[in-house]
Amino acid sequence: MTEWTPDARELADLELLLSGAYAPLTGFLTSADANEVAAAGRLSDGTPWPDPITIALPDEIRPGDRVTLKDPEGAVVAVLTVEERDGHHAAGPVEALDAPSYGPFARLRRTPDEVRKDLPDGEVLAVTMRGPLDSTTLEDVAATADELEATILLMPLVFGEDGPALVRAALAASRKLAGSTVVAVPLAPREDTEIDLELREHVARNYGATEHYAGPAPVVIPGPPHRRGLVVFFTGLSGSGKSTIARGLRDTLLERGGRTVTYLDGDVVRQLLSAGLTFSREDRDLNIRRIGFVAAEVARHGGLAICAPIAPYDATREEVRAMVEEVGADFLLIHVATPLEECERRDRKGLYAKARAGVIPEFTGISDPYEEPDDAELVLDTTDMSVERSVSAVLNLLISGGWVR
Ligand SMILES: Nc1ncnc2c1ncn2[C@@H]1O[C@H](COP(=O)(O)OS(=O)(=O)O)[C@@H](OP(=O)(O)O)[C@H]1O
Ligand SMILES: Nc1ncnc2c1ncn2[C@@H]1O[C@H](COP(=O)(O)OP(=O)(O)O)[C@@H](O)[C@H]1O
Repeated sequence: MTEWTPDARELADLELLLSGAYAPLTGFLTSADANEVAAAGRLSDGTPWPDPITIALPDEIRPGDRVTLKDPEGAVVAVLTVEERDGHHAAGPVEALDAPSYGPFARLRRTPDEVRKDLPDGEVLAVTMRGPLDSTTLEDVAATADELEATILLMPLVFGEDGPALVRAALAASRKLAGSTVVAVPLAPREDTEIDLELREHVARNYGATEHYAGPAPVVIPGPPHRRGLVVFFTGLSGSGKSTIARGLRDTLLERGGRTVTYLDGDVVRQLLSAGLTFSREDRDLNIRRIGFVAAEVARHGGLAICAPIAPYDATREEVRAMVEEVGADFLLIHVATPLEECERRDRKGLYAKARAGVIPEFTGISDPYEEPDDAELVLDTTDMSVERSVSAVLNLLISGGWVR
């Protein structure tokens, strides 16, 4: 089966197709439907629909193919059965595979079915938000809901980096609007404001809204000033837990707000920034220097970068520390010191078995060195530790040093 990683907008649309928020749509549109939508605002069977929901795929993918759609971190999201090709676009139904993993505020990414089930009978006023509600708008929403005797459903339209800040704004508004509910919906903005509005209305109705209130246009939500740049650099064997803890830390930081976060995932780095590099000492060092360079740039501008490569060599880790400190930022080395036996027992990707069998040469810990750091700010052996405890150990370090409030 072929694999493909759609872009951010397509992934957002995919999530809405899967959750039922785009009902009656169950897949990406055929060219006949997409053309009819563009020309007349309806599907070919006459059902009103405002925007052509399409996906671009490489030309070699043909009708009849089943394509595994993955997010940029490699998690499988869905399978698309291709029914038609038209230029770059492909049409066909999508079906979910694993339970999706959403990152920050995952618990608020509920499906229309789940939300409708919890709503009381009667009118529902959905407020779609791309920015925070100012006090005038809040009063207006409260008055409208009063007049309609409606329950308020706040729908932050989370797409892009401001998503978590927007959810926090919706939660703040919800505390001021009695009986209101918040549901985070990954609806990407459309260029044409009329289409954007209609699409918001469709999605709101699928969530049970009887009335739609379009919140104000986005404004930039400023973070607190005078933050020092910070690089949180995880090192450890494959399977030690680096990525799991790094992702947990990123999500926790985004939920708390107040800091921008860049996560340099090891797999993503090797697919793009370090594409083509091997696992020779030279290439590993180059890989780590590249990660260090990007992280230092993020930190130079006051950002917080999280990196999670193996980074087996002491001297190279020290080089990165120096690069970061040179730009006036701080560097924290977290050694995920889960012993080899435990990593091998986990063997999530089956790589240790292959390394033992000699199929993968130069495998860290088996046939290639890992130099234990002696300068780590924190050492975590995850053998008998929950993921939550590991993440909070790192978070506590960040809080105690004042990098995070
Ligand atoms: N020979 C060899 N040695 C170690 N690891 C290997 C090798 N070949 C492939 N892999 C997979 O690549 C992931 C490690 O990549 P990194 O970029 O983090 O390695 S390094 O820091 O450049 O040494 C590592 O992923 P993680 O399990 O996420 O650490 C492995 O899945
Ligand atoms: N406390 C913990 N912290 C991190 N991972 C843990 C922990 N306990 C068990 N695990 C499991 O160990 C595995 C670590 O894999 P991963 O995070 O990909 O490691 P790495 O990025 O270091 O290769 C995951 O399956 C994770 O669920």
